[in-house]
Amino acid sequence: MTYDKELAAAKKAASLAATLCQKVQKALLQSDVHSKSDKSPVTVADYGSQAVVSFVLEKELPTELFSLVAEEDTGDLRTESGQETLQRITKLVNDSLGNEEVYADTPSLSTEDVLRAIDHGKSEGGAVGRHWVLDPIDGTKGFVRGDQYAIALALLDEGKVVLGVLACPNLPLASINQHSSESSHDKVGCLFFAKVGEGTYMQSLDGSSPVKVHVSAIANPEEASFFESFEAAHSLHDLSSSIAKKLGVKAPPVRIDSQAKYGALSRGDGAIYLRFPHKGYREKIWDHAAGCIVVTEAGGEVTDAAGNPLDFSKGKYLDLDTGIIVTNKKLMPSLLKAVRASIEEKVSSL
Ligand SMILES: Nc1ncnc2c1ncn2[C@@H]1O[C@H](COP(=O)(O)O)[C@@H](OP(=O)(O)O)[C@H]1O
Ligand SMILES: [Mg+2]
Repeated sequence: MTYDKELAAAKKAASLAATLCQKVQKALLQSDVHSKSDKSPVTVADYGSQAVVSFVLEKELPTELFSLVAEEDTGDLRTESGQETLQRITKLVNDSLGNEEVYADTPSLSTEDVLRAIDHGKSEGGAVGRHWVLDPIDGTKGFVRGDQYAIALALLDEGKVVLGVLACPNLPLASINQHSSESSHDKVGCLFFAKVGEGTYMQSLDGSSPVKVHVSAIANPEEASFFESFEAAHSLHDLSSSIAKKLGVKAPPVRIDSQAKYGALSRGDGAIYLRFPHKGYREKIWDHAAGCIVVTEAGGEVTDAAGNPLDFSKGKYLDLDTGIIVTNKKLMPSLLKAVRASIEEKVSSL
């Protein structure tokens, strides 16, 4: 199975959704009346992105049985108070699709068409058949701050991730570790994509030629830097700091939102990603499926804190032991040891 046409459709869908999201984020940041508590811009972009991805996948792959596991549902948009938002989403989606040459002749979508496209995302996933997995805006907190976020799309086939695409509209094309000139950091917008057995590639969102990427080859943790969530509520920063200390990592943590962390790691910007949610939190498959294949196809490893690979075949949730750790094959054994020791220390100090 080559998944060629699926990958082409996924890249197109994620790129178009990224354009829609950038438009909303720019307007949001320029708006004088923008208040942090106003959730409506992010809501509009979230739904709009999901509608665009759903529409493009269905249009590009008409012969396939279409199953999509996605974050948003239309409950609120079907209420009376949701009508204004629905109108805004519909206009945004039509503007985005109309700008794309191949869809220019497609009749405008009605609000009903948009609701239908979003509702396609109701699938539960699982171990049988094919399921698309979508996070229409991963890193919503980063999106609102004007920082990193990603559109993350993956395909599961018989419970395994077989392709993944990560659109990271604000990620610099140059490594975020290099102290390169200001101008190269000005260029942002990365599209990472991976197919099982075929490696990971990165291109610019505005369409440069893809280049193959590899995770960092660092074997000495003293030279490594590590990623973690920007939001302390999403991952225990004190636990990562204890693990990094045990490993001998010298650099401070690089904190960025969303699966842009997986993308950056896949091209060697940093060597380790640590994620330890607070007790009771259940990870969703759309927060990791695309990132996971982008890193593993670039030569990295993604496991839970006990060293088990992530299992995407159980429906919407990942049943995990404690957290998620990501690094290259050389560093994984010592990382796992440091993780175990730090978790044991934490437990015995309670
Ligand atoms: N308490 C929590 N612990 C861990 N992850 C959480 C969380 N609350 C939300 N998240 C998830 O963390 C994701 C963002 O990850 P990161 O911290 O790497 O930016 C969110 O994705 P969304 O922004 O799509 O909701 C959300 O799914
Ligand atoms: Mg998410």
